[in-house]
Amino acid sequence: MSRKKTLKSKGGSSSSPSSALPPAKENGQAGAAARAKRGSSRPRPELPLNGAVLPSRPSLSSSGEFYDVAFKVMLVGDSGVGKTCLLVRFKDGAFLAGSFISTVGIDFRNKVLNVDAVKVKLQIWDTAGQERFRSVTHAYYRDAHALLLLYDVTNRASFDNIQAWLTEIHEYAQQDVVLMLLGNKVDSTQDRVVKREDGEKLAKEYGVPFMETSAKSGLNVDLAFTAIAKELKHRSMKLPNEPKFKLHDYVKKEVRGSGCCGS
Ligand SMILES: Nc1nc2c(ncn2[C@@H]2O[C@H](COP(=O)(O)OP(=O)(O)OP(=O)(O)O)[C@@H](O)[C@H]2O)c(=O)[nH]1
Repeated sequence: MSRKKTLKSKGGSSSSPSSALPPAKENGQAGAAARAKRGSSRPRPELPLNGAVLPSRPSLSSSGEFYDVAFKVMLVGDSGVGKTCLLVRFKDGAFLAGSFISTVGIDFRNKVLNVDAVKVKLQIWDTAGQERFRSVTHAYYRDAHALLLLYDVTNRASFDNIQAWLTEIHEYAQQDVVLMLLGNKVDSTQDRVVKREDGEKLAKEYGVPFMETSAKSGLNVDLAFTAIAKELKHRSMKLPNEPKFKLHDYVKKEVRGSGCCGS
């Protein structure tokens, strides 16, 4: 672990939450930098503290895509569990192989998903897992609509630390934040030290949906984000007579369908 990363920019950032809203470009730092250049210290609010943006007509995202509703999702967990790789797999369909470059501070990427004919924009924040950046990431929790909490199935300590992460989430995040536990790197079957049953048990204990993922193979990556997007969309846009969306049931059913790894 030698170089530092902030997704593609490799620039590094510990910008404040307000400076990160909204993206002027696809990349968080680029947006903040662009605003700084323009001399604007007050970005246009796009994601309010509580609840989603529900524009009366579709809005245009920074990447040129229309969307109806926007949410903020945060990736959290120990350093090296694969948060950046998960995001890159979801956003670009690629795997960041090679030497591990630790995230500095926080960065984000946007992706617009089609959920039941509604265009849902997820603004996904990739946080640094390293302890020294914890105070930076704390500031972002309260704006998050959903959290994906990752551990690495080949790293016992990252699993043992989940409880501490949950305590932190309880302290800093909104009470009704959507939470999901992910056991990543299941492609590394030889190196696995955390059994699926252990992940299932812990998730059950805390009442959170769970699945195992692989940023390398792509297993369950789209599913994790889609499930979150569905839950958030249903919470904010419940139509009359529409049956209640049950995230746990959806995850269970879909994971069973994928033939792998969840509860
Ligand atoms: N085999 C395997 N390796 C993975 C997977 N996901 C990530 N990795 C590797 O694990 C290392 C760490 O991945 P990152 O995505 O940078 O980890 P991170 O959680 O963002 O780490 P921080 O930025 O320090 O918080 C890299 O070398 C990745 O190539 C996976 O699903 N399978």
